[in-house]
Amino acid sequence: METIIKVSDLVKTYKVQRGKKGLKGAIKNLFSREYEEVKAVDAINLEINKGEMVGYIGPNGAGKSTTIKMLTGVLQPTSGSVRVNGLDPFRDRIKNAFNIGVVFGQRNQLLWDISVQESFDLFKDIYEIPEDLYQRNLEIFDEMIGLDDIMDIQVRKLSLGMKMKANIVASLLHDPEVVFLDEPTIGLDVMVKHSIRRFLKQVNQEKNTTVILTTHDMDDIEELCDRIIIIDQGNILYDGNLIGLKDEFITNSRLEVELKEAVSIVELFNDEFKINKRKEGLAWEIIFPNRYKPAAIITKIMEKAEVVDVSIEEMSLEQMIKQLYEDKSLGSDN
Ligand SMILES: Nc1ncnc2c1ncn2[C@@H]1O[C@H](COP(=O)(O)OP(=O)(O)OP(=O)(O)O)[C@@H](O)[C@H]1O
Repeated sequence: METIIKVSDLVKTYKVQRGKKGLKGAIKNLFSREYEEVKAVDAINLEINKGEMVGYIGPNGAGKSTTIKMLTGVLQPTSGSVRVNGLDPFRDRIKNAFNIGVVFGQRNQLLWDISVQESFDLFKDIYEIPEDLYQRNLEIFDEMIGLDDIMDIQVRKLSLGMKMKANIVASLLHDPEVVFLDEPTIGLDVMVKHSIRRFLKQVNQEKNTTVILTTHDMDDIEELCDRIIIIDQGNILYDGNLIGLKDEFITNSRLEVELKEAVSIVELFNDEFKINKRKEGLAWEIIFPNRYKPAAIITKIMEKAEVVDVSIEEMSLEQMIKQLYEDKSLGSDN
C-alpha cells in the first residue's frame, strides 16, 4: 500500500507568556517576560495510506488542530518530520496546497459576496484546474450530493448545511490526494449530516481520496472511519480500527479505588492490568479484563493499603471515549 502521510517524532511546542497578575504584576511584565512552554504535540508517529479514511479525535486542547496545521503547512514543526505525498508541507507550502484540500470547522473559505458558482470558478483559477476536469468534477459532485440548490446563491445567504456542502465541494474541486476536514458535521441537522457523510464516503471510494477528519461526533466515526487515532495531551493513545477499540475496551472493566494514604499498587498486578494513578496516589484507576473478579482485585489491594472507596463500571465505547476525553484515563499516569 502506498503511504501518503508519514509523520516521525513530530513535536510542536508553543511559547506562552506567563503574565504576573495585578498592578504590580502588570508593571513587572513590562520589564521581564517569562515564558512557559506548552507541548501541544509530543513526538507523535503516524503512517497513513492512500485512500484511508481516518478519524483524528481527542478532547479539547489535545493537539488535533496543531497536528492538522503541521500537516497542511500552516505551522512549522518544532522538531520531527512530516511528509505529505512526499512533500514537506511547511517548506513546500505552495506545492502542497495543490495536493490537499482543507475545510477548517465552521470557518468559511468562500468569498461572502459572490455566488457559490463564482466562488468555485475562483478556485478553478487559483488551483489551475483544467476546464474539463473542473466540469467533470462539478458533474460528479452534483450527482453525489446535488449542487442545484447552492450554485446561484450568494455565499453569505447559504444555510449552515449548504455552506458546509459548498466548502467541502470547493476543497475537492482540484482532486486533492488528501482532504483534511475539521468537524465536518458540527451543528448540522441529522439529514444534512447524513448527506455529508454519504458524500464523503462516495468521494473516498470513487476517487480514492485520503480523508483525515477531526470530530466530536461518534456517528461520524462509526459511519465513516476505518481507522481512528486518539490523541490526548499531545500523545497518541490509540491508533487502530473501531472494532479493535471496542474489543479492547468492552472486554475490559474499570475500577476505581480510593486509599486512605498514598501507596503505589502498580506492582500488585501483571501487565494485563492498566493502572492509572489519580490524586497523587490516593486514588487509582484499574482497567482489567472481564475475566478477573473485582472482589479479588480489591482484596489484593486491601492487603497492601486501606481502601476507603471503590467504584466499578463496565465501559461501553461511548463511555470509554467520554472517559478518555474527560479525565485522560487511558495510558496517562497522572
Ligand atoms: N497559538 C497557540 N499558542 C499557544 N498555545 C497554543 C496555541 N494553539 C494551541 N495551543 C495550546 O496547545 C494545546 C493543543 O491545542 P490544539 O488547538 O492543537 O488542540 P485541539 O485538540 O485541536 O483542541 P480543540 O478540540 O479544542 O480544537 C492546547 O494546550 C492549547 O492551549
